[in-house]
Amino acid sequence: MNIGDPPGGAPVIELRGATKVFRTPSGTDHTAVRDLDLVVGRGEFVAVVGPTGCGKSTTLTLVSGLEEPTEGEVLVGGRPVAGIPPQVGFVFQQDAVFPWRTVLSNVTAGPRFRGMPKAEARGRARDWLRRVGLAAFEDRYPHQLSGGQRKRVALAQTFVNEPEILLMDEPFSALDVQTRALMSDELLDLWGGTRTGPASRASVVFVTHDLEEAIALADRVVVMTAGPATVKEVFPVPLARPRKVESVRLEPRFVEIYREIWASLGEEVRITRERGAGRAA
Ligand SMILES: Nc1ncnc2c1ncn2[C@@H]1O[C@H](COP(=O)(O)OP(=O)(O)OP(=O)(O)O)[C@@H](O)[C@H]1O
Repeated sequence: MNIGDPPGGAPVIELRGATKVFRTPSGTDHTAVRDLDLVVGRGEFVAVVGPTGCGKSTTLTLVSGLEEPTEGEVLVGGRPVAGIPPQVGFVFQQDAVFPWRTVLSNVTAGPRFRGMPKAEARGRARDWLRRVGLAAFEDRYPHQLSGGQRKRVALAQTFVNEPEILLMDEPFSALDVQTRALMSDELLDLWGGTRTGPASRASVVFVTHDLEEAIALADRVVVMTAGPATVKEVFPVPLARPRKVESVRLEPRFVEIYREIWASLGEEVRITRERGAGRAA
């Protein structure tokens, strides 16, 4: 197995032999993640791909502290995770916006919750709304926005807290293809330090079903096995930054990397499909 050490520096996230067994409602044990080793370095963007239901989301819940490993260790900043670490930000497929609050109030909520004075929190929130192109929408309510705009609110809501670690679980999968590409560029721009400075770059773990999205965004792509998930292989993505997802996809090197990773991932997808067919028979 290739653990795939991050380039330089102490790891920000480290899973050592992490295993997660769930007790199902019928009382049997279900192993979602098995003996998983993964290391993410400071400022690194790691994408995790794997067949459906293999255990990708469970891996994120272990890093987030929402679940504890049954065996093994999960370290954030060199320490075992205990509860939800304050330096972690999340973006999920479902929008985590408060429907009864305006856009500005939604983005102000995090810093206020962390004890920032109101005027300062509003100032920061406005700054992030400007960065995501929603300055003119601060008085709107979430239902008055498009799906892409709501996702921008979610990004502003997350980045305003200046997370050191960003956990993203298929954040753009509910969006149409064009909006999805725009949001990927937006994310790279926000993360990449073109607006915030490289020192504040977060370490990202981005779970996706979409291998193209994974390659376009990440420094490394982690391929998971068919469930229970463990790391099968880790592939570096040696494509220059800054990247624009629509153009990077057309580069010959991108296509080569895609083929190489698909040879590994496709096998796990096939195993998962065959298991499903077996069950249905
Ligand atoms: N709380 C739970 N109790 C019991 N089983 C669970 C629980 N959470 C997840 N599982 C099971 O663990 C396995 C892995 O689930 P997980 O959501 O991590 O997969 P995934 O790779 O993220 O799936 P998808 O790609 O479909 O989003 C699945 O078989 C799921 O049914």
